[in-house]
Amino acid sequence: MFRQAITRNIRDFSSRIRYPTVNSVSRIAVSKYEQATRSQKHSSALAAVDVYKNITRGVGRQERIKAEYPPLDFSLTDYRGFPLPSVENRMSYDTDAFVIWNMTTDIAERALEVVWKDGHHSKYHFIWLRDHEYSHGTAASITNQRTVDTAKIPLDIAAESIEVTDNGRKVKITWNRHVDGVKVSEFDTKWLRHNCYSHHNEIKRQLRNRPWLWGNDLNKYISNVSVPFEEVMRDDKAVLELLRKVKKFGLAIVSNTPTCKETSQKVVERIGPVRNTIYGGFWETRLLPADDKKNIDSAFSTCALPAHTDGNYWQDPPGIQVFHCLEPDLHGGDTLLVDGFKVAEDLKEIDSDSFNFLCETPVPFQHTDKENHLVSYHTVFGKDADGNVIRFSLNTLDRDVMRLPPSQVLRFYKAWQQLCSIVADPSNEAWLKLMPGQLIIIDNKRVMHGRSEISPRSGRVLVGCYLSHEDFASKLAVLEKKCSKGTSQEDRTA
Ligand SMILES: C[N+](C)(C)CCCC[C@H](N)C(=O)O
Ligand SMILES: O=C(O)CCC(=O)C(=O)O
Repeated sequence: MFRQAITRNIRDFSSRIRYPTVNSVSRIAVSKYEQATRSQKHSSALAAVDVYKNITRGVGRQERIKAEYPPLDFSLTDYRGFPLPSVENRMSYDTDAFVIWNMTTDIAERALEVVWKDGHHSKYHFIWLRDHEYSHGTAASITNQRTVDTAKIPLDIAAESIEVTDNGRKVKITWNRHVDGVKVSEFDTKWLRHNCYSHHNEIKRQLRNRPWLWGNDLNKYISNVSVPFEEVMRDDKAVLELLRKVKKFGLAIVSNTPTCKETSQKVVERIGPVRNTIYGGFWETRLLPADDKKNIDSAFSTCALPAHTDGNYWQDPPGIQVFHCLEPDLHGGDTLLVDGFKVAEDLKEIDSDSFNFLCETPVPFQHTDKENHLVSYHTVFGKDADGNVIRFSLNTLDRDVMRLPPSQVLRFYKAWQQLCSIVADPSNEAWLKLMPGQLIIIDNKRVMHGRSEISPRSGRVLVGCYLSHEDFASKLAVLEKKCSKGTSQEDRTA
């Protein structure tokens, strides 16, 4: 059904294009694929891949090289059977991806145009190349810091001559203008390809890094987001796997973690430094008497907590939250998880006006106790320059007094209610009973957590901490490099 519909859809589309080419049709197929995977319509995604393969099948190398859209290889699948567009997953230094096939100069744009042996096109402006020339400075050192004075580079800098050496693996440029006496610069093709800033490469980057959205189906594949404790402690590759899962799903679980605070802390040390806040560093969440000086949040009471992200009253809310239930409550205290990026997609579809409003309107959040009065503003959705949602912030309990311009008040309430009804929609709520041994790592800039009411006599204890997103991303990057040494992974294009 789906398959026929999508094939028809792509055909209709291409018949409306004046000059349907391999490019335009495959571009449509790829965008249908993206749409289908975003909304997780498996059969539509497969159908789009089929169409894509039909278009590109039989197209000779020459034509492929001319193709504007990069040829994608859908032969890999992820664990759910979704085809993955992944030319670069299997690249090594010797693959076509790093070898220059053809080169021309775009005079009007003062840029070098490269066609790579795998068919990918790149454009590098000469000023950009000169700005990133590292062969004469100390920037090749471990810190990667720059030595080029960008302000001195003439805007009309260009190449007097260009030479490809080392079987297409090095580019040597002789400059028409000499900045700081540098006449010739050499670029490694691997570096060039890694840093290609063409539009298709950006699309490929986004495709590769797109998050996996989930709803109440999370339970079905919880084992896919788990990595055993022993492996995490023993092997950097297991930590890498864990962090990749956090990046893709917004959460991961370390299973079989011994149920003690110190061991939980040891797991965290494998990722990065603990963030110290008003709650301390590595904290404990348990039922506290009302007058206990540590009782500064409803988390320390028995009450149910609706899905929320933590720390919105800070300018930089915690990037990662870790918790491990050492002492469960068998009659309550179940964990609720909701994917904020999925909520964004749903709201965009149902009420795009409200979505846009919540992308633009800063909402105040507060935390007040005897020692602290913290206030900060965040839009519910934060976007990158391409319009992708990259941050989600919401806590209905910690919202501060709204003082919007009067003309926006009704619009705000409509948008907020729409948002809250999506967050609380049972199809988006994943409920789990986290048991001792399951240490959960949550991307607090994407995934909300909450809990059901705790039974008053329970001795439930949760230990945990916050980590920064930067430290998480840094660890991931370092492990990606470290664990791929000597294998093809090292050469994945960025
Ligand atoms: C996790 N720990 C118990 C330390 C703090 C809980 C804070 C929850 C709070 N309402 C917020 O959004 O920040
Ligand atoms: O007690 C729980 O399960 C979660 C508590 C919570 O939401 C929090 O600490 O932010």
